Amino acid sequence: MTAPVKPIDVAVGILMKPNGDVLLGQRPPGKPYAGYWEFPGGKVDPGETVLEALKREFMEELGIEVLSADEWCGVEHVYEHAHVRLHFFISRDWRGEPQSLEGQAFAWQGEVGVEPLLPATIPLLQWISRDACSTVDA
Ligand SMILES: Nc1nc2c([nH]c(=O)n2[C@H]2C[C@H](O)[C@@H](COP(=O)(O)OP(=O)(O)OP(=O)(O)O)O2)c(=O)[nH]1
Repeated sequence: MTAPVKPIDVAVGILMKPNGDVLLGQRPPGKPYAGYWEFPGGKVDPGETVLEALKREFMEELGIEVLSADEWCGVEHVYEHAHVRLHFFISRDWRGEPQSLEGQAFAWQGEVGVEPLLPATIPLLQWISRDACSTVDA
């Protein structure tokens, strides 16, 4: 019998400009799903809160200081490489301009037109446009 696998916590940030544009990044070579687009973020390290991980990842990947962020939707997804629990945050409050510190491409998008997107991130696009963590009508 195989033991149930504990999901890996991942902090993910949606930087949102006043006009609604959001920042996406492209996964660099060498990572699972290289070339797929995602919202910036990464795994939570031991001893770190999810918000601390978010701030660390934004600084490491993009040189952006996230000043505040609100925890928003959560999604669990089982990939062939990992079982992840994604904690999405929305931030409208940051300092700095994004820089490609890990060689990745990034893009501000109004209507998200980049593809492919990571499978677990696809529903988020509708959730952002509806401002609700579900596509099911109430
Ligand atoms: N950052 C991010 N990760 C996502 C999104 N959607 C999604 O399924 N994921 C998954 C892909 C990965 O399995 C996991 C993130 O892990 P990662 O490997 O990118 O994290 P990391 O930057 O800490 O990587 P590393 O230190 O292990 O190289 O979450 C998303 O929108 N943004």
